[in-house]
Amino acid sequence: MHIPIIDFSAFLDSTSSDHVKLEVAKNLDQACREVGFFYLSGHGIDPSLFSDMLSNAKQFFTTASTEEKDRIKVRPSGEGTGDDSRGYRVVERADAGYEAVDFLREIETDGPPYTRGLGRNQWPQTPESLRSTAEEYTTHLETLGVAIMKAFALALDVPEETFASRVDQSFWQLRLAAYPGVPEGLDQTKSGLYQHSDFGILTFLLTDDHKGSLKVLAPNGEDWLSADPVPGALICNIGDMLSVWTDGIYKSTQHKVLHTSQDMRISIPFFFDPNWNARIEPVLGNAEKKSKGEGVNYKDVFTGAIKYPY
Ligand SMILES: O=C(O)CCC(=O)C(=O)O
Ligand SMILES: [Fe+2]
Repeated sequence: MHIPIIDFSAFLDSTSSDHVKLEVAKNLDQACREVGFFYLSGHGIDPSLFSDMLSNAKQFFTTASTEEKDRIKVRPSGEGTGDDSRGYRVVERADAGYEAVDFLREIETDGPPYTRGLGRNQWPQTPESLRSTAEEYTTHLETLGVAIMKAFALALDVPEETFASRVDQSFWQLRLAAYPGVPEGLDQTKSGLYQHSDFGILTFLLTDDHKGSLKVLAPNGEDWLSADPVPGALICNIGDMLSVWTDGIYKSTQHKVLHTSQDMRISIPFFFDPNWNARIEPVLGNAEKKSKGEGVNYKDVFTGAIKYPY
């Protein structure tokens, strides 16, 4: 069992025949059914943007002052521009240890104060180039997410609009994360992230070149595969909402991070998620039979108003 590499370039090429596009879509489809993880190459994003993202993130974590980090820390909803999810935080738990800063799509709404999910991003000033680089990166990944949903629709034989109408205003989340280096002789379980599946549709993960930190649960439910970075490729995985849309046919696979190197690891997940108002419900033809719950709006799942039984 391994994590397949999918070359997406022919799907993005407007001169490709329908047959060739279908072939790419079917390769993606197979990876999502069998593994829930794949490496994406041929995505059309310039590798220099990847290195710029990684170096901006590293600069923030290693050189921004404590005061600056404190100034942009996550604030609870109802507190000014705060909304529980945007900004800087340090996680130090028995099962997780990292620092991160999160940015989400900003939606037109009344406020401040803001309700959960609807606040304003808090951008670091260190380094100065971080914001423009992250915004450029986000624009590319939003477009890529929409294109991959088109391929999924083709492979699953559902109308393109079924997915397109649910992701054209993706309530995305961009996370810059730093897993601390673990000096020799210290507890090797302090830097990492507990076992979980991702929440949304599709995660695009960019990491620095540390190996062995990200582990993916194999389909046999026992073995852990290392999802080591492949130069120039994005690590992609399916989230719970797409698993619901596809009636569980696409797997939102469990994974975890255990970082044991002595150096800090930079990891940048971009969570391509449904529109704020998208309906979360099985959309394939055989929905009734396998449905695990009634349809709800993504915003209710995101804010925790409704616990979706996935
Ligand atoms: O840092 C990684 O390799 C993965 C992080 C992750 O799984 C997540 O943030 O959901
Ligand atoms: Fe994850």
